[in-house]
Amino acid sequence: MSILTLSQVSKSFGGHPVVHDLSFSVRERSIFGFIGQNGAGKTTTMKMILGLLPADQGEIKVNGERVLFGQTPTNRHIGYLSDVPEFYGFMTAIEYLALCGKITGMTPAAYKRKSAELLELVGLKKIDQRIQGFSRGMKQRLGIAQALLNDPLLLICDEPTSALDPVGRKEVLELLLLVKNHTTVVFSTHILSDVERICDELAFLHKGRIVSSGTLRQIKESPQHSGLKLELEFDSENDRDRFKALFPDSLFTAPRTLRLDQRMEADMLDILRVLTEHQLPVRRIEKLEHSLEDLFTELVRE
Ligand SMILES: Nc1ncnc2c1ncn2[C@@H]1O[C@H](COP(=O)(O)OP(=O)(O)OP(=O)(O)O)[C@@H](O)[C@H]1O
Repeated sequence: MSILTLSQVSKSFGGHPVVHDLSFSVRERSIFGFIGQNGAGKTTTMKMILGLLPADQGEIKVNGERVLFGQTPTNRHIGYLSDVPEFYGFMTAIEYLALCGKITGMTPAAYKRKSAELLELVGLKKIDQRIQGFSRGMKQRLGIAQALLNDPLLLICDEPTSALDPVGRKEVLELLLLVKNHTTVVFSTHILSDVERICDELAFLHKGRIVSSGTLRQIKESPQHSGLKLELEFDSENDRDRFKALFPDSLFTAPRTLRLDQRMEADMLDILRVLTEHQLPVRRIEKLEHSLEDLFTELVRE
């Protein structure tokens, strides 16, 4: 079942379209990556999902219920994490979660039990220092605990790793993988390696439109990106240059390595024939898989 569905959602600011005819759905207990460059419309879309901005057209549903602008009841199903969450620095993590529990009307027994469980999950159970001494990664993990306090069906994270160092990023990504066991996760990002690491499905947003979506495999195998990439490694720079003269469109990727883009399967045989005819020894010839970064670069160039 889909936990979040957007159907033909559009939004303009001052007559300038920012999100256009957006439709996608997110499966229960999956991690959905919402990818786009700065200004693509990710935050605007998330704000509409949270009822903080009205959509001009279309419909958004969370757990089958329509999202309304303003105090939308659908937010009871949602936990939200921003890129740089704010806390009261003088509190400890347990005190802060207790405060959040009280504000949201949980009983002391319920927030104590849930806080202990969540601090264990995010790896902060034994930390009794004040939040002001936390690293950014620790703050992000506390932000996830806070967002999960009310057992939401959906966790929405806006660029959750963009302000973190590689260690902090890895910790947060591993945590999101754990969270997926009981909560669906939607996260926006422009860090494509994060998406490759943890997402089940993804959508590329470009200038307010979805230009590609599906599982990583579906996207990589879509006819849009069917061209092959071939990489050849030579024994010497001289051999490399001889090949380059025969295939001027080949690109340097390392001192003795060249890459050919947008090739067909049949080109491989052609290349092997040329190598034999010109007695050009190769150390390695390889079909490369498109990285998400290649696909994204290709999509935003179109
Ligand atoms: N309240 C607003 N009024 C006018 N224009 C806005 C408003 N909010 C966003 N925009 C514009 O809408 C476009 C999309 O912005 P949005 O913040 O949704 O992009 P984003 O994909 O989240 O980018 P980033 O990664 O930079 O946050 C941008 O051109 C932005 O300037």
